[in-house]
Amino acid sequence: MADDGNVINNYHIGGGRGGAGGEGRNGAGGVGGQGMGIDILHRAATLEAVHDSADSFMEPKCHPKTRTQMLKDLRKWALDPCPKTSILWLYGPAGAGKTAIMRTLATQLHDDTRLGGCFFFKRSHVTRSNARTLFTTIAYQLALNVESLRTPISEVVEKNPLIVGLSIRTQMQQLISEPCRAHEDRQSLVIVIDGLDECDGHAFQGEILRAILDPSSNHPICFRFIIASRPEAHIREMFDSPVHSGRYHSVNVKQSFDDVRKYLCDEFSRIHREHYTMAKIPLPWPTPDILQKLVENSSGHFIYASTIIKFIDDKSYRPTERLEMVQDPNSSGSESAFDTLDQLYRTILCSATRQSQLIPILCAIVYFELGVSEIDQFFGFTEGETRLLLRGLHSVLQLWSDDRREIHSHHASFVDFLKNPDRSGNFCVGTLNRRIGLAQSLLQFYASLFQRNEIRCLSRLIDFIVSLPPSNAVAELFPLIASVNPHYIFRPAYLSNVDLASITSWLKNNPSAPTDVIQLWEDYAFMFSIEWPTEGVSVQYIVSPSPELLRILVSLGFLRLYELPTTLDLTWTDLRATLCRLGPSFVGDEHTLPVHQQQTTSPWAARDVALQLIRKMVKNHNDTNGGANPSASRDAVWMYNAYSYIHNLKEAYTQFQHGLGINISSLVRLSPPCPVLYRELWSIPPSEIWSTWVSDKLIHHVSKWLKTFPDSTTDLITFWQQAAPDPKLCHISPYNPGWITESDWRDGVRSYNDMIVRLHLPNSLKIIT
Ligand SMILES: Nc1ncnc2c1ncn2[C@@H]1O[C@H](COP(=O)(O)OP(=O)(O)OP(=O)(O)O)[C@@H](O)[C@H]1O
Repeated sequence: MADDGNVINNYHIGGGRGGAGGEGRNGAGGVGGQGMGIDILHRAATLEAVHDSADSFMEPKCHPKTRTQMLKDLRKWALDPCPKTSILWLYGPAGAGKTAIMRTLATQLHDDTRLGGCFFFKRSHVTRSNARTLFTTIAYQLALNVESLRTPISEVVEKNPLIVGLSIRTQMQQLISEPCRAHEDRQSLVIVIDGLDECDGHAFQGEILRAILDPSSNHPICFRFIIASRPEAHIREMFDSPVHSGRYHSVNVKQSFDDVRKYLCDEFSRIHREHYTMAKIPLPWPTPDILQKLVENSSGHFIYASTIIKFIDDKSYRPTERLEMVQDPNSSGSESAFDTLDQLYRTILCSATRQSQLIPILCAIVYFELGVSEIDQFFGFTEGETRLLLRGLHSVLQLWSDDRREIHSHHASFVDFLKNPDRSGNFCVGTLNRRIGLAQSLLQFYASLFQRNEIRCLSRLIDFIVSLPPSNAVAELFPLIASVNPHYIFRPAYLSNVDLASITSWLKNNPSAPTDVIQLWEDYAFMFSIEWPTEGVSVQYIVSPSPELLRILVSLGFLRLYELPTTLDLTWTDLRATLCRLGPSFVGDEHTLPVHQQQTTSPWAARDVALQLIRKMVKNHNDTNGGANPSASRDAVWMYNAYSYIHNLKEAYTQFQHGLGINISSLVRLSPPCPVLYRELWSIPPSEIWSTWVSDKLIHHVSKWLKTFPDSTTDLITFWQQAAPDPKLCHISPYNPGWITESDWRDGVRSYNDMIVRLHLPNSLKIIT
C-alpha cells in the first residue's frame, strides 16, 4: 500500500544501494541493499520469534470464526489513529488462547501493512525465551517492514554496532523510538509481544515492561504496543503500579463456550470425515449431550478442547474409543488423553516455590473453595502468607483482591488433575493421606478457642470427613473430632441436624471409633434437636427436670443454646450433662423413677435466672469500672469473638450488657411476685440500663410484672415507670413501640411452651400468660 513516500513495505525489500548482506546467524544471507546496520541486526535477531517464522505452522492460531469479536476489537484499537492509550495488555489464564489470538491478530495486522514487529516468547526455548534479543528483533522487522525507517535504524547500528548488546531500555530508546520519530505523523505501527511471562527471568520481564510503560520512555505517537501474558502476580503488579496508571488499557481473555463448541463441532466433523474407521458411525458424532459435556469440561478455554482433539485425532486409534476414554477419566489409559494439559499444569506447579506448603493449601482450595484469609486462619498463618504462597499460580487459580472471596481454578480440568494421582503424581491432593491431613488441619482450627471470624466451613468439613472411607488411617481424626469447640457446633447457621446425624453415623460405622466420642456426638445431636426440632428425636422417658435443667429450659425460651454457657456461667460439659438427662441414651436414676419428686416451677426458675443475670450485669459493671476497661469482662471478650461485625471490645461490652438487660426484662415478667427480685432490680447501675434503649423494655415488662403482685398499686407502677434518672430516655420510643416488645416476649413464651411439649415434659411446666 503506497500513500506517500513512507511506504509500509509489508516485508517487501526494495532494491538496495549496496550489495548483498553478510551471512546471518542462521546461515541465511543478510538483507541486501541497506549496508552493515541491517546486517548486524539480522544476525542479532531471533527470526524464530516472528509470527510467520518457518515453524509457525505448528503454533496456535484461532480456528476460523472463533474469537471474532475480540479480534475485531483489538484490531480496531490498533488501527485507531487516536486511542486513549497506546499500550494494551491482553491477559488470561494458562491455555486460555492468548497466543492463538496474538498470532491471528499479527497476521491480520501484517495484511493491513500495519504490523511494525512482533516477538513470540516461548518458555524454555533456546532463542525464543531470551529477552536480550527482543528489541533487536523488533527493530529489524521495523526496518524491513517500513521503508522510511530502514535507513535511520540501520545508521544507528552502523554508528554503534554495540547497541545490539546494550541494555533493554537503551535499545528501546536508541534503536526503536528515536529513529522512528521520523514516522511520527504517519499511520499507527503495531508492536506485538506475546508470552511475556515465558521470557526467562522475572527481572527481564520487569525491565521490558518498564522500557515500554515508563512515562519517561516517550515513544513516537504512531506506536501501539500489544503485550500478552498470563496474569502472573509480578506482571500484574507492574501494570497496577500507580506510576503506570492511565498508561495502558487491559483486556481479559474471557471464557467462550460458544467458540469452544464451534471448534469442537468442526474438528469432530473433520475427524469423522477423515478417519477410515468412522465411515459407519452415524452422525451426529458425538451426540449433542456428549458434546455439551465436553464444552462444559473445557470451562470455556481452548486448552482442554485442543488437547482432547489431538488425542482423539490420533490416526493409530479408533476415534470412538478415544472419545470414550476422554469421557471416563478413570478408564485405563485415559491419563494420556490429558498429557498436554498435565504437562502444562506440572510445569506451572514445578516452578512454584515452597511446594510442600503449597500442596495442603491446594487441597483446601480444591475441597473447600476457600478465600485467602480463610486459608490463613485455618492453617494458622500470619496474615498474607497464603497470598505469598500462591503467587506463582495466578495462571491456574483466580485470586481476588478481596481476601475473603473464594479462590477458584480457571479450568475445571486443573481440579481433576490435582485429584487424580495418576495425572498429578506428587502434586495430587486426592490421596487418602492428603485428605486426612487436611481434615486434621481444619479440625484443629475448630478445636481451638472460639475465634473472631465468620468461617462457616464446619458443615462442609463434616461432609468431607464422612466421605473418608472407614479405616485405621482415619483413627488420627477421632481425638480432634472429640475436641471440636461446641461454640462452633451450636452457633446458628453453622450446622444442621443432618450434619450431626451424618457424623454420628459415620463414627458408628467406623469400628475403631471410641465409644465416648460416639456418645459425645450423639449428645450434641440430641442437644441440637432441642433447639432445632427434628422428627424422630424425643425423650424416651418422662422425667421431672431438676431445678438446674428447668433454669436452662426457661432460658432457652429467650436465648440461643450457644449463648447459654457464657450467660449462665456454665461449662459446655455442665450444659451437656444437664440437658442430656432428657436424652434417649441417658441411663440414670431419673429414668427409672420418673416424675415423683418435688417439682420446681418455671416461674421460680425464671426468677432465679433473672437474679443471676442482674448480678452478672452488676459484676461486669464493677469489674470493668463502668465499662471503661471492657477487657476485664470475659463476657465482653466472648461477645467480641462471637460477632465479627462488632468493631471493638467497648462495643462488645455494651452489646452484651444490653442483651442481658433484654433477657432480664423478659424473665422478670415470667417470675412470680417477688420483693427480693424487685429490690435486686434497683442494684442495676443506671448507666448500664437507664441511659439506653433497653430501658423501654425493662419499664414495660416490670410494669406488667408489678401488676401481678397481690398488693399491686398504681403508685408502685408509676414510681417504677418514673424511676429512670433521665425520664426523657425512658419513654417508649417510636422505634421500639410496646407492641414489638410484647410480641417478642410472647414469641419467647411460645417457643418455651413448644419445647416443653416436644420434650414430653409435664404440662405443668408450661408458662400460662
Ligand atoms: N481460537 C482458537 N481456536 C482453536 N484453537 C485454539 C484457539 N485458541 C487456543 N487454541 C488452542 O488451545 C491451546 C492453548 O492456546 P494458547 O497457547 O493460545 O493459550 P495461551 O493462553 O497462550 O496459553 P499459555 O498461557 O500457556 O501460553 C493451543 O493448543 C491452541 O492451539
